[in-house]
Amino acid sequence: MFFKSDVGIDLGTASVLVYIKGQGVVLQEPSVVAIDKNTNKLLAVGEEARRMLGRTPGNIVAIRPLKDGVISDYEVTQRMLKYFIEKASGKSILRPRIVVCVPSGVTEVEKRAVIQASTQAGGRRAYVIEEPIAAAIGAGIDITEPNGNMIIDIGGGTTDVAVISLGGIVVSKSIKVAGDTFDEAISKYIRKKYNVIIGERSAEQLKIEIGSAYPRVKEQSTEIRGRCLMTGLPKVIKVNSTEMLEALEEPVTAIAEAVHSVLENTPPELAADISDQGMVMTGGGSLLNGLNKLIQDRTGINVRIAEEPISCVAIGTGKSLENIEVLEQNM
Ligand SMILES: Nc1ncnc2c1ncn2[C@@H]1O[C@H](COP(=O)(O)OP(=O)(O)OP(=O)(O)O)[C@@H](O)[C@H]1O
Repeated sequence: MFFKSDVGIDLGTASVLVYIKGQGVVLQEPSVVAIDKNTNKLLAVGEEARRMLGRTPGNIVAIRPLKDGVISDYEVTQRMLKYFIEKASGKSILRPRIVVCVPSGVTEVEKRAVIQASTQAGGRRAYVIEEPIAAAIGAGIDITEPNGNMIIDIGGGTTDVAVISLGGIVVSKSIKVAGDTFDEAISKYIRKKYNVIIGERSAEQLKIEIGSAYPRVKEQSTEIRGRCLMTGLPKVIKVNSTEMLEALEEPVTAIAEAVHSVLENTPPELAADISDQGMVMTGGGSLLNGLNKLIQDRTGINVRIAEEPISCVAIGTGKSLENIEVLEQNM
């Protein structure tokens, strides 16, 4: 049976989320694609392709077509997007309107490529919106009011800090420091301190389990497997949250500084609104333990993590369809 609906897509560096009006988030998969280099055939997309990262034979490449908040391989991004739209909507949704939220760094050409991929995948009309706007809507903020709202969206590749009022971005800053940078900082630290190389996924696991941006009340520790640089053999090491605090100091400071600089450039009326209401954090990176406390400490302004930080952008993207006229005006 066919039904009419609208579709919102968060095309992120780390993951793609698809939101269908009336159903919520129906798909959440890593933005990874596995391709056979010889035939250029798409072998796997999403979770299945992610499992292949770092484990592929010569003819197969597992790639992340979005990197550092930009589309680094746009042909593959188009194919991935088409695959996810078809997978999420099946053949059941009749020519949906599609809104895609793209990383803040994408160019006009890339935006057009995204729109084209969405219409090719069956969209009746396709739009793109800016990430901080989608994040704010998803966090339940009424962005149409003449009121200053500060959003700190920490994704995989980029952190976007923006002040929004009357449906538009007043001041913003985007830095290429986010969840992936935390992972890299952890790998670097472990390598330096223990002479052990750990994989991308192990670093992420450490970050999620014991990562810290602010001292924890109770220290946590965990074991991780890697390869010893001295012997070349696998090795298990025990790491604790205080070490993570040290490992993550540089990237978390960079985020706190970005917030500070946006506040400095915010018109006084809007700054007063933000100071009253506090700031809102979205994106998977906002779940790093203690990051909200650190920013709160540095700015003296209350920081709240949105209710569903990871799906916030997708939900906001989907909801933005309700105000499509406003969107069209701002495009
Ligand atoms: N519990 C957690 N603690 C710390 N980090 C987490 C947690 N859960 C997810 N993350 C991190 O969140 C990041 C992904 O966030 P998200 O899905 O919002 O990014 P994205 O929208 O794909 O990226 P971008 O906005 O840069 O395009 C990853 O780096 C992931 O490791």
